[in-house]
Amino acid sequence: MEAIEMEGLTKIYRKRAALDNVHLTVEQGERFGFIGPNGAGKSTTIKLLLDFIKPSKGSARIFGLDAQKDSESLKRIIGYVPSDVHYYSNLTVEEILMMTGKFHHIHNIKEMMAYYVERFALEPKKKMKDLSLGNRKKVAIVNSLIFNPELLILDEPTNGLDPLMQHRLFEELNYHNKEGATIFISTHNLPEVEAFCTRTAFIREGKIISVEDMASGYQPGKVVTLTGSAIGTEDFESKGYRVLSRTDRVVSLLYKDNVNQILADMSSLDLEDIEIRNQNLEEKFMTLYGGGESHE
Ligand SMILES: Nc1ncnc2c1ncn2[C@@H]1O[C@H](COP(=O)(O)OP(=O)(O)OP(=O)(O)O)[C@@H](O)[C@H]1O
Repeated sequence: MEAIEMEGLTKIYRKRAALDNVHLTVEQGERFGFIGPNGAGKSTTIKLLLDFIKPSKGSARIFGLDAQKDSESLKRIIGYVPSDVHYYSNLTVEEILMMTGKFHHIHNIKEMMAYYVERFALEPKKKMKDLSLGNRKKVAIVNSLIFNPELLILDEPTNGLDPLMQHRLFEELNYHNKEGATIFISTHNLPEVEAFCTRTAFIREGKIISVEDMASGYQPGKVVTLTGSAIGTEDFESKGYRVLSRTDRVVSLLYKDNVNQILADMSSLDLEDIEIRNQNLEEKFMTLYGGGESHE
């Protein structure tokens, strides 16, 4: 079954499309990454899924229900971590979690709360207004996990978290995913997407420009790094290489996944060293978003 189905989802602000005719499906049980530069449309997509804003065109379905018309029912099964956490500032952490317990009829809320307070080192008696950005984020994370949602939508969840808490978050996400929860995670942190997600969509200027299957071996290309005293002016572009960076002695290139061809092309050069490795997600991101050649 599809957890999320976007059909021509479009949001226009002042004649400009923040989201432009997006068709995207996330299957139940997936760990789905959503990546794009600032202003690409990630938060807009999430706000549309949660019915915080209305689409200009198109629609979204979540577990077969309409994201707009059925949003009240959907609130019961979606855990959401906003990018900026603005809960009632005068309530304590404990009061917020108790409210969530009541809304979701969690019979063992005290027990669940004790578990998560310990896991995420929360201070239950503190008021939200007295918490730092990272601590507010942790409250939102716990608030989204505590009722075992069927779908978790996380907007920049690791922003503000220290490395230990980031690790805890992914442990918890793994657990919930194994229990059947679908995870939709929007982030700028590429290594965490690479390590965690089964598929990843890249969005730019409101359009999905690529969806990568991370689970079935992610090998979009080879990065070739050459070291040599006379390679700085060599013409690699005419052979189909993309120059990622270039100095007098070190050139970094991107080429398709064909090691034999790379070795043949480089055999006539006077090299001190050559490294050939798979392109990682960060480099993929940079090439998709136009981070091309740099002359450091
Ligand atoms: N309420 C609004 N009114 C006008 N324009 C808006 C509004 N909300 C978002 N936009 C515009 O829509 C585009 C997409 O914004 P969005 O917040 O979805 O991007 P994002 O990918 O989440 O970015 P970031 O990574 O910086 O959070 C941007 O150009 C933004 O300026």
